[in-house]
Amino acid sequence: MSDTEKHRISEVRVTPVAFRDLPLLNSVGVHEPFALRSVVEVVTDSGLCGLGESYGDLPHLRRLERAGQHLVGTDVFDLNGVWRGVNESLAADSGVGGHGMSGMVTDSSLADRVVSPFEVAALDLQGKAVGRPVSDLLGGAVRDRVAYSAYLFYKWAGHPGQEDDEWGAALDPDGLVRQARRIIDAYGFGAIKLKGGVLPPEEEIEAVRALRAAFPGLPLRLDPNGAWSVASSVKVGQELDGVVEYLEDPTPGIEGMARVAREVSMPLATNMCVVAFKHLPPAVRQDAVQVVLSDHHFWGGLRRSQRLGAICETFGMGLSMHSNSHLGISLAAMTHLASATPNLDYACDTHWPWKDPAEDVVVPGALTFEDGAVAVPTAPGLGVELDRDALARLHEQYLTSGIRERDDTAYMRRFRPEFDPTVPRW
Ligand SMILES: O=C([O-])[C@@H](O)[C@@H](O)[C@H](O)[C@@H](O)C(=O)[O-]
Ligand SMILES: [Mg+2]
Repeated sequence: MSDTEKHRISEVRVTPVAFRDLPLLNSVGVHEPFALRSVVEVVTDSGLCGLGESYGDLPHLRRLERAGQHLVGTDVFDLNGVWRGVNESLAADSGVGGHGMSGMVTDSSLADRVVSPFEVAALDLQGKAVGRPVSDLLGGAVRDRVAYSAYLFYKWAGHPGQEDDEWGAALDPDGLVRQARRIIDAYGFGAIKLKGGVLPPEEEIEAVRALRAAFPGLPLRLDPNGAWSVASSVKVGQELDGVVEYLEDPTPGIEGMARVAREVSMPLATNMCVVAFKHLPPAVRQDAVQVVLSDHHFWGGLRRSQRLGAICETFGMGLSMHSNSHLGISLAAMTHLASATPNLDYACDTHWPWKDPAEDVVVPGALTFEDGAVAVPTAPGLGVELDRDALARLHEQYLTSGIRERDDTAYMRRFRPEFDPTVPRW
């Protein structure tokens, strides 16, 4: 390939943004009034611009900026070179902070987290260079629409000190059923996930039963993010036998999950104890999890997430997809990845409905939900376009938000000083 046919990175811009978020509860606290993300623009000497999206925590932002400098001069078709450049940029890194998950996920790979938005942007650029959608670069779409699930949260009626939001409170089974109805009416989702780990397990079982009664045909999942002991997890698992399609991270750690898995009949899923390639051998050996939730933001991008999918297939494990609060660049990347991953067995998670539709960094219209699914964009690359005015607005909001690292626990403790995020709690 001659130099003129290459697309060398000439500039990388990393812009932190903040978008409004609602008081969604989880095992480590409550969502703050703004969620943070970083928008990565990779510009080539051939005049193209590729997009990536990642966490917005300050230590992560600094790493993305450093990695971006190391990537200048790299051809966007040289993904191994992108990987090398990112690793070089991390050589002296202590690895502390910036994982984007508040107190929750422990041990995802630093390099995989940092490389992810650059790999996505490089694939966006490759697609733009050759005039093909990212799904084609990932082996071709095996489905032209990607199904997502209704992601329910216990929530307060509004952020303390502010007016109630339009969703209102969901602190009991009736509130959750109301929330589910509203979200399903609006998006048409065909599966339901409940974020648990908020109330004692008996109350969450009651909520799941109420959802089962209200939505008899829809698969259900419950995810307490490791809030239960092994004994409690076994009890819940036995009570919800035949009710949930999987139980997600009932208890912390591979060993604990393996002990629960031996006693319950439904598959156990995780985005907490298997979050990096090094966790796969012990998890497989102990048959600790039967479903892995992939997430390209911490599994090293789209191609490494496909590698995870292949490993799951090899070892007979199911594959689902995890999410965090995100914007449209991530939704596009998730949708392309899911479309080109044949063994994706479940509707993907998304926090999308919790975001104000007016707040995004992509031009509206490319990604829409119909019957709970998003049509895979067919335009070159990711198929989404950066809205520069919106980027500037959300960056300004970041500057004034005062939030620099997601901390659900600290926010919760402003209102409940005694709150203890230690798990297992029950
Ligand atoms: O947004 C949240 O509060 C979720 O609890 C998120 O942080 C988790 O990472 C996630 O969605 C999960 O499935 O564990
Ligand atoms: Mg989870």
